[in-house]
Amino acid sequence: MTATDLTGARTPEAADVITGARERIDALDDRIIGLIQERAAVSAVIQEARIGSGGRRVNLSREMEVLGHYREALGRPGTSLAMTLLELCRGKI
Ligand SMILES: O=C(O)C(=O)C[C@]1(C(=O)O)C=C[C@@H](O)C=C1
Repeated sequence: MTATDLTGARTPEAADVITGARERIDALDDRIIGLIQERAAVSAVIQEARIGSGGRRVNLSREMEVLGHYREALGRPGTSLAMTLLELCRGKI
């Protein structure tokens, strides 16, 4: 398999650009995954404190704020992303 085959490019020059940019994307994805894991750990601290005090795991008014934050920054797909993040951080409701 050549770099051109692997990238879908039609020239070696374009294949080089794509290969380099894919390395950056893989590095960014690793950082994003690390941040999601960090977010989940912080979220767990909050949930444990609330449950330990007799409250509920979920706080819907706060979730509305989180959804709004992502929607304002990223538009409608931001809402879907935030919903997925919330599920990763507190499980399904
Ligand atoms: O901010 C809170 O109160 C949390 O529990 C954190 C968090 C979140 O991961 O953003 C998780 C569950 C709640 O339903 C709301 C938000």
